Amino acid sequence: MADALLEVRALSRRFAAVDALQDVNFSVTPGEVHALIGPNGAGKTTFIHHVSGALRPDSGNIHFAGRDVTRLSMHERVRAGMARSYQITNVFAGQTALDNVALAVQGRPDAGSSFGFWRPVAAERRLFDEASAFLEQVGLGEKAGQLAGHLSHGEQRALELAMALATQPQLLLLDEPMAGTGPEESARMVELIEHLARHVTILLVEHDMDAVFRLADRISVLVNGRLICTGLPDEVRQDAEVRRAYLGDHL
Ligand SMILES: Nc1ncnc2c1ncn2[C@@H]1O[C@H](COP(=O)(O)OP(=O)(O)OP(=O)(O)O)[C@@H](O)[C@H]1O
Repeated sequence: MADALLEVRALSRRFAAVDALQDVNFSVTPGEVHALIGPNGAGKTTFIHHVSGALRPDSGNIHFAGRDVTRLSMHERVRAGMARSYQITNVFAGQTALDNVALAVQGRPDAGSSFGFWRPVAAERRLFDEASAFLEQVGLGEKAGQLAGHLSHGEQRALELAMALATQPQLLLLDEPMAGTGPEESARMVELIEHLARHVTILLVEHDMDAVFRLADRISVLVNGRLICTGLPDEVRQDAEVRRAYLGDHL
């Protein structure tokens, strides 16, 4: 197996009386879609918060692209090549779709100086051309001029993905991308993630098991803060403990 892009070792985190994560060992290899599943309250979001840098662990460490990032801020992790899309859509509603993505492109270290009075026109054009290309990639090319707040929920989720892609991540953290979407929007989102997976490694947290089993190369199962299984989709589907703790209700 290739060297891991993300390697989480012995990660533990306690909130008051709750052991939200207990000695979790987890890895994502380059090029894969690795889904993290488990019942409500299992610790999935807490785990993603630790990977993205929103929370610090009580113990354990996180290596990303060969570097110990355990103590790095979210911002530093984005710069190191991680991008995250959130459970709740996180776009600037009063800006156009294109401006939202342009801001994300512009936040990248290689994107040059900030928006400003003296920014050369050519640089500005490059910025918006690049932002347009990311919108096209998520199927929102024709919505570039619309205010983000006027897009449908599914379109806003796609916009958020374009913003994540604009940071040119090595690893995309997707926290319940299907949440709140109807069947048609979900189907579109699955296709979109399939398309993105050709270009970027993905860690996916999702409750929609049809989507998970369609998208994932490997699946890990978290129950009560403990990782009880990691394997290929068929292995996970057959695992007796997984069926008992979670999948039994979903299959
Ligand atoms: N900031 C916090 N303070 C106290 N307890 C917390 C905090 N964040 C999470 N928890 C607890 O940690 C456990 C794991 O929660 P978490 O939200 O990570 O689960 P989850 O698997 O993402 O659930 P869901 O699928 O419902 O989103 C739960 O018992 C939750 O109540």
